[in-house]
Amino acid sequence: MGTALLYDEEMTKYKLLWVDPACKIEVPERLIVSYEALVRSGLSDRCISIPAREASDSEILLVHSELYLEAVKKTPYMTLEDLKEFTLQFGDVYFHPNIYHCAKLASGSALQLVDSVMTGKVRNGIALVRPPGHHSMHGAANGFCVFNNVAIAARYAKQKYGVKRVLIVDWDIHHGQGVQYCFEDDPSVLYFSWHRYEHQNFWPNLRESDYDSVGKESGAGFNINVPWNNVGMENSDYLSVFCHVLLPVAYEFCPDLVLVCAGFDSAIGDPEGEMCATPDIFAHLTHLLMNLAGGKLCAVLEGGYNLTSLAQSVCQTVQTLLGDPLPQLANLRGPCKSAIESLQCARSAHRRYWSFLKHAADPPMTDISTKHVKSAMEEEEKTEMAEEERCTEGKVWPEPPERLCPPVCSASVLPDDVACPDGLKRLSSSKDLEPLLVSKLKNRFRTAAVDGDGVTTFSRLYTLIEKLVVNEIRNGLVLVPDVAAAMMCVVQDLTSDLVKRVLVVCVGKEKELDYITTDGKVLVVQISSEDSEEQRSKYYIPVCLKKGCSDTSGFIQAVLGLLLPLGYEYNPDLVLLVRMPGSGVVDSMWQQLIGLLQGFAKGHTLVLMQVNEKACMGSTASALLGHPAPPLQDLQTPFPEDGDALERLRERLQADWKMLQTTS
Ligand SMILES: NCCCNCCCCCC(=O)CS
Ligand SMILES: [Zn+2]
Repeated sequence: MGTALLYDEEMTKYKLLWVDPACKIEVPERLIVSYEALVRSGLSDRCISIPAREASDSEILLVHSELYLEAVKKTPYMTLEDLKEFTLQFGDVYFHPNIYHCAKLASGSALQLVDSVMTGKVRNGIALVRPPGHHSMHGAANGFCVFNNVAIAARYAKQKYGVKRVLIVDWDIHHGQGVQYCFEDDPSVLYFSWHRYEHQNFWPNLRESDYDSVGKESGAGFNINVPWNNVGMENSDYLSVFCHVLLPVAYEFCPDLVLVCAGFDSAIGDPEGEMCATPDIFAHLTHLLMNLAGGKLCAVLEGGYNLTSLAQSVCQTVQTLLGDPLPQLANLRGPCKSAIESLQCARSAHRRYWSFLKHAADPPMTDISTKHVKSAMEEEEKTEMAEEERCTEGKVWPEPPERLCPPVCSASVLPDDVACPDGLKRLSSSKDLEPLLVSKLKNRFRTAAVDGDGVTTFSRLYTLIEKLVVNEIRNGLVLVPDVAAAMMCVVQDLTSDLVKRVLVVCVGKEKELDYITTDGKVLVVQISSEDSEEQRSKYYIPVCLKKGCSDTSGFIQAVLGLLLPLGYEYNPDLVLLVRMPGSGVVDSMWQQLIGLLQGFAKGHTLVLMQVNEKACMGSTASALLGHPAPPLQDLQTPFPEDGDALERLRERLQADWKMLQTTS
């Protein structure tokens, strides 16, 4: 299934007609450069174009009052003076004779997108719209927004498709207070927003944008605010909040639909956000949401005022929605102090509502909420970031790297008598192994593992790896007689200098992995049921689940809160996923793991499985081919020991691995 793209140039046909410094950045060019970048890059041709439509009155009334709608209806007939007058009653927004028409098209586009996804016409999609929506409220326009496009879409999805749970992720740099007000008492809509806050000193300067606004009444726990109290947040800060706050809750919430308030003023260069996250971060933020709700994801444009980073960020988002390989994110050095405080506050505020956050630490000693008056230290910190550093015009950043699709997506190396799963390309060619390597293999295993066809298997395995690292093949599945032996070979014989770092993810445990480099060329994360003695090195991290890999709750927690942050920091060139026989991992969890691991190494994942486990080749192939993983249904409460052990493991490792930090 494809990716929908909604765009109508009619929505470029309104603009600011008078002088207002607060509004001058919201220009038609925002939409034009975004769409043109998609056209120029060839991405628009790969999308399924869905026409915009006007939202009807009843659809708009799902969120807004009749009084407000009737008032806005009058604006097309207003004189310039009337429009100015009318605008004065709202904040930081402007009206124009054509903005009502465009606002209906913006909301209608979001609804068209929901229809396309919910009817299965497409898997996911994006609506490029203006005016944005997330600041507009029941009876008021605000922050360039007239109708709340995403809030209307959420209510529409519930009403028309009986969607039970909607996750709204707002990665725009402003707090979508309009969305929060809409759903704060509604447990069927989980609203997550991060936003520039600076202890309530940043627009819209609301006390209720802080982390302690967790929702009301039955909606308590279903509103998550992560305030950024400093500017200059980077990729590490964003990924940490996804891994340690949003994703655990999102997986526990298990939404039927994901809506994204896709504002790109959180990207580097934006005059509003003044952040430093690069456009390719949106490739990963999108990817990390794509295995929720069976892949049903609707992104709706909100803000974004630097025309260069906006266009790049939109392209990064669309390319991921289309399933292209992800760019590697280099040198993630962990969240900054302020970000850690914010995520620690958000986690502790929500630990009573979400079992996946149950073991979150207490809030930091320095209470960062608004009650806290800015200290001299913070003032000094701010001046530290010299004025010119903070100005955004001077900001430069590299073009996002090209994300090339390999000619072959998924290859397989299988015994001749095993049928190749649909979609996979069987690799039968193999270069002859150097005799030296053959003898090494033979004398390494005196077992039958490396008899005649065993050598063939290994030579094909090495051929496959070579094709992965040169991006001829994206990922692969290999069936071997003995996975532990095969893993040793791969890890030890990886001579290719194209592979500087290999992330080995071991699911289940047969025996100790006796081969661990300390030079950092290999990072092994082993998830199993057995407690292994103290972890051996920075590069061998055993995670113990009391009830073993069949405990999906514990497993997904370990993946989100430990494996993902580690993987991002380690930034491997190859991921080796080893399924030990008898691991007991649940199929949907296995597919989720493969899906999430695609975020590393440009998707170069090599799955090693034992021949006697060929029954789960089908689901493995499906995940490798990029099909969304099935939702993890009815997750049990994680085992307390496991949750607690994971927290302690993170605390112990965070000295070596900065991305594991969740406490200041
Ligand atoms: N009143 C002092 C100046 C404050 N600037 C207001 C900017 C509103 C931004 C809204 C937006 O970007 C939607 S995503
Ligand atoms: Zn914004």
